[in-house]
Amino acid sequence: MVLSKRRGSKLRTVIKSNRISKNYKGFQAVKDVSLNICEGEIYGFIGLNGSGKTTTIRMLLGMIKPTEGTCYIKGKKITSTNHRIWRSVGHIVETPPCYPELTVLENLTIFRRIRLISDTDIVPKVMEQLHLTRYAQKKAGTLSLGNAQRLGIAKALLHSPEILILDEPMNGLDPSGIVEIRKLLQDLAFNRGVTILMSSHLLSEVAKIATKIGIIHNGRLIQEIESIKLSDLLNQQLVIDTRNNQSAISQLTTAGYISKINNKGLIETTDRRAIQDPDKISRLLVYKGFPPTKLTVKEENLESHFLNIIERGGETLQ
Ligand SMILES: Nc1ncnc2c1ncn2[C@@H]1O[C@H](COP(=O)(O)OP(=O)(O)OP(=O)(O)O)[C@@H](O)[C@H]1O
Repeated sequence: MVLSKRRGSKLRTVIKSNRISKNYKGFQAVKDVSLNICEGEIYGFIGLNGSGKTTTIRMLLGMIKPTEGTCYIKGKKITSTNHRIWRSVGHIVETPPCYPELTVLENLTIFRRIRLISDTDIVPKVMEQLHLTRYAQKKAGTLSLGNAQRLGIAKALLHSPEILILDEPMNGLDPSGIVEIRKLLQDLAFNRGVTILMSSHLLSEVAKIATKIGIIHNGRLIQEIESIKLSDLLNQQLVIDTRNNQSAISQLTTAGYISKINNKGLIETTDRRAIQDPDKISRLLVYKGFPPTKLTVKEENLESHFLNIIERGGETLQ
């Protein structure tokens, strides 16, 4: 169980990139990206279109060679000859490839054989896990995008890998499909110790599932956030409304709470004492004759945090 390992002092790094860069004919798609992803971690890799997620993932999977830097899986350097590494890795990159004229069952059977897996029960088991059983006889080329994505994930899971590297695994899934895949990935990471690197545009999904988040912008890894520290990092505000906000704000200022009137005419404060104890603010305003008609703590979400740091040009990590 990874949860118990997590309490231990040091977890093993299983996916690592050491200052990798990729140039395409003078265009630098990825610049100096260092990742250290530990066992059992779900690393959410987020960035705008063209920010370098897929290029980084392709380098980690040995599909393209970094112009500079080195990638490692379980401590082993990724080279064109080191094939053993891939026994422990399952992956999907962009739209997962399949044989479009063959059925879902035939596709998975072929991939099982390619992986030299003798256990024939694994295909029905993985189809069941990914809710693909009823599509077993359907040609893969006729699947909806969401079901093609499930087929890709099923293929990636066939050999029970210790590491999953998934480029946009939620792509094309409907809301219930997203929840299913989230639960599946969480089960794999938390109960079976699988290490997951997943890129996604769905920031709220990443915030729900990832144990660590990396933000890539213009090819650079500009911020890494431990999920448990996410709420400390996201800005919070206490928003207050009274029948006389100008007078109420003077009372707050006199009491030492720095506040302002926002563009909706409401009082806003980022004072941590106020955010942590809104009841105290309420009591103060009632006592001064301006009882609040609204008192809410608003938290910035990952999406607005992401857009804020992108707008500021990003705080470079390295
Ligand atoms: N083979 C290539 N030749 C030239 N430029 C490329 C090549 N592959 C990617 N790029 C460029 O590198 C940059 C990063 O692309 P990449 O696909 O890694 O971004 P991404 O973050 O995965 O984007 P998206 O979310 O849209 O998939 C883009 O500007 C892209 O056009």
